[in-house]
Amino acid sequence: MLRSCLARLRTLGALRGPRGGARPPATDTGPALRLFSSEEVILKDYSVPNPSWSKDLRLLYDQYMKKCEDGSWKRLPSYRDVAHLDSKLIKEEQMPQARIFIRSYEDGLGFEFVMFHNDVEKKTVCLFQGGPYLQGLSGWLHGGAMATMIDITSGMAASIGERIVTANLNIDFKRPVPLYSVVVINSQLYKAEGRKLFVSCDVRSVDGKTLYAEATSLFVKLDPEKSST
Ligand SMILES: CC/C=C\C/C=C\C/C=C\CCCCCCCC(=O)SCCNC(=O)CCNC(=O)[C@H](O)C(C)(C)COP(=O)(O)OP(=O)(O)OC[C@H]1O[C@@H](n2cnc3c(N)ncnc32)[C@H](O)[C@@H]1OP(=O)(O)O
Repeated sequence: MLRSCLARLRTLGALRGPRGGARPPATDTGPALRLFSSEEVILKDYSVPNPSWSKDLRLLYDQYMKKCEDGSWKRLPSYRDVAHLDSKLIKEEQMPQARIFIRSYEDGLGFEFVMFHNDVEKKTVCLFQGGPYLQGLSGWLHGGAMATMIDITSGMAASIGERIVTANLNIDFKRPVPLYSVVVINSQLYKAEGRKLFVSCDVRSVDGKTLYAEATSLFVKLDPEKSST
């Protein structure tokens, strides 16, 4: 099983390291992702500028990268293939096909985004540009695409690195979001109660003047004693 996953990643050009060829230049994404003790695996990080990024997205990215310089904020890397590697829920032969769906589009066509996290303030900000394949009503972003980004951004504010699921997500859509535009998704963990994590979120235009959506959500840490199937 391990071998087939590694073979798939090599095909995708995602592997680097001892057996995978030259290592890419160091980035701000922290240490290499070490998934297996015998081999260092570095997956491609998609949370960096590409030619499809608009001027607005690049400017905001630069602003947040500046905030990262004193260590208070961190850019969160984002991968396409990492989630399925340890899954026992799907068959081995299905694994090579599994992808994190928001990273399944070619550059610029779907979800272009980068997230930044402030651990002290328990905040996560997502800079999001919705591409043409996310269209709902003509010229506008589909609400489900917006809901997806709210969910994931809020999940990151709730917890990074822990196994959590969304138990509840309430969204008020205030204004439609034009396709191709950049929005800023601000989320904050405001209460933690046992396994329950409560997050608030809003989505605004780049200048902050237009409020597109407001949301609250509840995430629950998975209980290792309970089966999730
Ligand atoms: C796309 C990105 C992917 C990967 C990136 C990789 C890593 C990133 C890492 C983190 C970022 C996370 C981002 C997450 C975004 C994506 C999340 C999802 O899509 S998850 C899929 C959708 N959600 C589900 O499928 C959840 C299904 N539900 C369940 O599994 C269970 O119901 C539960 C929520 C786990 C709860 O079941 P349990 O048996 O474990 O506990 P309970 O005793 O029932 O509840 C505990 C506690 O919570 C309260 N509660 C539960 N549900 C609700 C609810 N809907 N509303 C209000 N309260 C709820 C319940 O009352 C209990 O409260 P208490 O009695 O006070 O303890």
